Amino acid sequence: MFTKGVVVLEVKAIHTYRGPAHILNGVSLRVDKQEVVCLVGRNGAGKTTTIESIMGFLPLQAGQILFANEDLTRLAPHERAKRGIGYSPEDCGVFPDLSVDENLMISRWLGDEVSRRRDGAVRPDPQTQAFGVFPEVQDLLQRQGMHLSGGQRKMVAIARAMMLSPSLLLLDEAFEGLAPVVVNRFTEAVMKIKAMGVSILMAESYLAAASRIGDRLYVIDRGEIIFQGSPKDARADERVMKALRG
Ligand SMILES: Nc1ncnc2c1ncn2[C@@H]1O[C@H](COP(=O)(O)OP(=O)(O)OP(=O)(O)O)[C@@H](O)[C@H]1O
Repeated sequence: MFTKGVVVLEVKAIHTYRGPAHILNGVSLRVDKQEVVCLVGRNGAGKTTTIESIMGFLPLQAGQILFANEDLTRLAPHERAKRGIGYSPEDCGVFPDLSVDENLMISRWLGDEVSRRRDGAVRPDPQTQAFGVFPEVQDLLQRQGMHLSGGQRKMVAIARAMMLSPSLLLLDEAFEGLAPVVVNRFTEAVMKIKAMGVSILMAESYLAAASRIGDRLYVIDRGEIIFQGSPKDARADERVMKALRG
């Protein structure tokens, strides 16, 4: 595992294309141990493309992804997961025909590999971690993915990522479409995950939500990072406010 203050993830000047479209233009960012970092940008700014590049779903044209000082750039997504990167996608990726329990099991198996790689380190009990974050998921175990509400799907997606015993969690728009009261519940969950020693990179469209939760922010606009720093400095930066307003 990592010691506080240590760099967990380093994204170095990545360029990513979707078909012929050059989407990311030299994006660099860093996440430290037990830090919540938010990647803020309007719809279409490049947040999902950044997260999918880190997870290995999109090949890089240039640049590098380092995780715990290991170069992941050429590894397949499942190999990245085995190193301890949990991922909750924007559409949740919950298999509709499988029960919640079966959805969680997939990650538990991968988690065994994560712990084998952490030589000597005791693996936190994945179930305790996942249900510690969202106890509600325990009551949904027999339900099929297709019968979950939007908020429940998001909970299951995050609980599933926690089953991996990750050291880094990538959350793509975890709060999107949630009622305000449920947003508070998710904010609390993110704080619990952080307290478990997990680092978090969150894609978020709204500066207000990112400011409440992020230790540090990066603002992305048209595939370029235009700001990095504290939530307070972001709100005081005219270029940031203009980019986020459009
Ligand atoms: N499959 C695709 N093929 C081509 N272009 C795409 C594809 N998916 C996204 N794009 C384009 O890539 C750019 C970045 O999209 P991306 O999804 O990364 O943005 P985002 O910041 O996550 O926004 P959103 O919140 O809408 O998902 C946008 O211009 C979008 O239109």
